[in-house]
Amino acid sequence: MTPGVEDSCVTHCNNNIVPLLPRNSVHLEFKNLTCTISMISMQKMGFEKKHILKGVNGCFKPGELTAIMGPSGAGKTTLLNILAGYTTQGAHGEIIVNGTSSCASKSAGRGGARYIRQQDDLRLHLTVYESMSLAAALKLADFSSHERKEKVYEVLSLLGLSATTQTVCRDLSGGQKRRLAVALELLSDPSLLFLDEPTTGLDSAASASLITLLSGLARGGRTVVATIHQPSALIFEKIDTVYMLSAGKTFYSGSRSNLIPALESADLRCPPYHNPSDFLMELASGEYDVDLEKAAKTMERFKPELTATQSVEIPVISTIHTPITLDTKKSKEKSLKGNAKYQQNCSKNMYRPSGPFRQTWILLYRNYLMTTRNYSLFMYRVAAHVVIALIFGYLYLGVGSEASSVLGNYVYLYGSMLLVVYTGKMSVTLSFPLEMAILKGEYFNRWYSLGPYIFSILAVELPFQMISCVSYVVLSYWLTDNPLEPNRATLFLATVVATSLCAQAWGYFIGSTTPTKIAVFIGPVLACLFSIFGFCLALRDTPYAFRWLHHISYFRAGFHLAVHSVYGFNRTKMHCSKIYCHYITPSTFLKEMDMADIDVGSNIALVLSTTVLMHVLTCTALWYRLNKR
Ligand SMILES: Nc1ncnc2c1ncn2[C@@H]1O[C@H](COP(=O)(O)OP(=O)(O)OP(=O)(O)O)[C@@H](O)[C@H]1O
Repeated sequence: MTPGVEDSCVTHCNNNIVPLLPRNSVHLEFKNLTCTISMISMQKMGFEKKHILKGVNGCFKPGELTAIMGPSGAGKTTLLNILAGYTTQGAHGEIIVNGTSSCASKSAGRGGARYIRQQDDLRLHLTVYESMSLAAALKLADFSSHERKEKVYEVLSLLGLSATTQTVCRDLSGGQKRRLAVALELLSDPSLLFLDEPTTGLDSAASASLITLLSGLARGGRTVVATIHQPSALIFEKIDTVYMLSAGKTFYSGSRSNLIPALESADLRCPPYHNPSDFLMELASGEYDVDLEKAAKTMERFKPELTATQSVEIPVISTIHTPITLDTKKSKEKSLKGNAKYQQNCSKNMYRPSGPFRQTWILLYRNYLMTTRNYSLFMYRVAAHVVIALIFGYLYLGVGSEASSVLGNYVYLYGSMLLVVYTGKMSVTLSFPLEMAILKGEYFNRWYSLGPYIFSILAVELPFQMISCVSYVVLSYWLTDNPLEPNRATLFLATVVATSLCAQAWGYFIGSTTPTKIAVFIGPVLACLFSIFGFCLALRDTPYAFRWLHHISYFRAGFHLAVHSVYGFNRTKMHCSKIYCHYITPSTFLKEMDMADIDVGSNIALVLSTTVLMHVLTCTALWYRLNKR
């Protein structure tokens, strides 16, 4: 840990203020790192290997802000992803964390790294304070609520967000959103922080302020690594270590202050009044006629001359904008003293995440808050069901009790199943891929485990869909004058709700396994395919090769149950207002529709077991996607 840091920590601990300091420093080294991706090539009509990283080496130290720079496509994000353990596909080489070596293809154990991705993974309907306090509740199980509150305010003040506590995240500026993303991860004081393009989309003032902040965090003993596309001179001044990539190879790796002498050692002179980072970028982009490999080797061999008296600049963590200079020897002594006291005072494991039950409770509360802020979505959904119920009720008014309009009622029943299947399925099929992005970030940064997350999502979505279905059924069933005998009406209602929840389970599976662009057509195509069985196509007319689809179709099972609940169970003759009604006896209709002998129990079992199966498959697919690196 950087000297001086412990001083600040001990002061905080003695004052019973939770220290905003990392517990262990992380020294990250990587050797001969390569990344090769196999991809389909249309030109070669086969697979082609793309070498993204070509044996890069480097070392990132605690207390330093390292910028990974390079032209677009140089491999910055790929390197960051591999170092963080976020994606390790095609990666080879050695990653050494505090002396412990591991293979780059394994994602485990990167010194408790936290990764802040380019897109802001924020819950936009929560306020800044709510986002922070809920994250603190998830991450800091051993803190009392008072300690958590203090910690939240401490981090918010450190990141200059104190004035925005009651602002809803969606109303924050780009820079504030980026700082909040950092604040959320700082709650657990990570020792190793990765940020992908943190300044992208920010103006120069916001970028400079964010980089100052990251530099301050690094001074607190953290290892902070950020990819930065092209830093301005002001931002470049705040960077400690520069790691320059050019076409997947290391062009320069070393301190910012040594950059100019190192370049000069390779006969590369930065023009006067030229931003050194711009010059470096121009070189790496091949804008000068320079042998980059030869220059990189010369710069690698360059050894800076050390000055006799070395001192370090260490801004105090709580006032990071006012650096103070400490003598190295003195600070070392203080550090040792402070470290002992720190260990003594802060011996409990402060960054233990909460247990599964508490996680479930917190996530449920978070979903409840987000839903109340965004209740219009729920209202629209219920309103849409009510409007359709009124339209169907008007179009098929009284068809349920009349023998001459049995076919009309049959179409109403089919239309009802189509409606609840599509609304149940599509609402989650389309929204879940968007949710996946945030889930990936939060799960990777160890906010919670998968079980509590899924439970909390279902606990909100299931009642929503049930309320929507019930409002549709009650209104339309009554308007169409279908039998109101309690057993029939209850079976019909339960069938419609269960089929809709089954479709929703399918929606979760499709949404969690396919990108939105594919999900938008796979969802309707599958619903359409399953819906022809039973209504448009009786089993006896189905070719043998496709009969299995008839048997596994939850839509067919739900539809058969719905028709049976209305016309089955020995329903007596219906009223006929015409001279002749072919279906005056409901059993005649069931026989002609090939539904006279359906097994109610096995159809209920099919709908329920498909629902459970799809949820199990969704959990498995999610677990695989979240843990596959
Ligand atoms: N999974 C992948 N499959 C195929 N190519 C990939 C994959 N990931 C990255 N690449 C390619 O590797 C190269 C480096 O990508 P990377 O995102 O790391 O670059 P970058 O330096 O971060 O670029 P930028 O600054 O534009 O974000 C690019 O050409 C990219 O298209």
